Amino acid sequence: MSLLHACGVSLRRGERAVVSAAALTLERGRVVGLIGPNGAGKSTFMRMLAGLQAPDCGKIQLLGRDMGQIPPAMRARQLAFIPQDGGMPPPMPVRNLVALGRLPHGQANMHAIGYPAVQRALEATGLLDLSARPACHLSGGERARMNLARALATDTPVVVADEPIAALDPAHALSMMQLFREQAAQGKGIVVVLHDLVLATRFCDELVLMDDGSIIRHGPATQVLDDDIMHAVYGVTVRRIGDAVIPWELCR
Ligand SMILES: Nc1ncnc2c1ncn2[C@@H]1O[C@H](COP(=O)(O)OP(=O)(O)OP(=O)(O)O)[C@@H](O)[C@H]1O
Repeated sequence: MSLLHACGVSLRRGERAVVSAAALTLERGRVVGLIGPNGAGKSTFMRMLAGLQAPDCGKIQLLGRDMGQIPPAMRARQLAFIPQDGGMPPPMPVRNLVALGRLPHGQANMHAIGYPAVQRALEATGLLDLSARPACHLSGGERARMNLARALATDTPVVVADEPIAALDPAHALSMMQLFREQAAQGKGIVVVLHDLVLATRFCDELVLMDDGSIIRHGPATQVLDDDIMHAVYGVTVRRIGDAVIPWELCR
């Protein structure tokens, strides 16, 4: 049974088909990268995969069960969603905010602070030194790590992360991608939206390329990111270092 399975998923906004017949399958142990240009429909598709937005049509199953039939509290124990922009957090200490990740498991915040998964999440994201600081005082990159820590603290089999490394410096971006790989090695599944195609190629088992609401390719990075598609979809020419494509020049 797949962790997450979507097929024929579509959503209209007004006259516009924002997502059209999108499909994605996530198996245990896999990191799937969702890529595509701005406005392609990635965040919209991710919100549907996370159960936060019902599609107009199509099927989404989480652990073999129709998403719409899963009570929100149960869904929160099975899938953690990291939004693209978590907004400004409240002025509570970072450790309390990360401990909110235990709420779906019924653990009260003061008790959850000492819970091993919370400590592990703070440590894995390099937030131990910042754990007493008000969350609203964190920088953008620190907030991104805190949002990941809260998701890790929930300890769900599925993590759906929308551009989690967009605000991170190179070292923290690498360690977050490494963390996703480690989570996958423990049998979890990760879907992650990325614009960094080098890291996507290096850390994802599979890439799903979206353009104008449709998934136009999926598979290993070497098959998805050829020169023609980079030209057609992103409007760039590329250089290659090994398997990785480096966006290099705008097409004229
Ligand atoms: N409520 C809405 N009404 C009209 N259009 C919308 C609405 N919500 C989203 N869209 C449009 O749908 C398209 C897809 O948006 P989405 O946020 O899913 O793109 P994305 O691939 O995540 O982009 P980015 O890489 O910039 O984050 C965009 O063109 C957006 O303007």
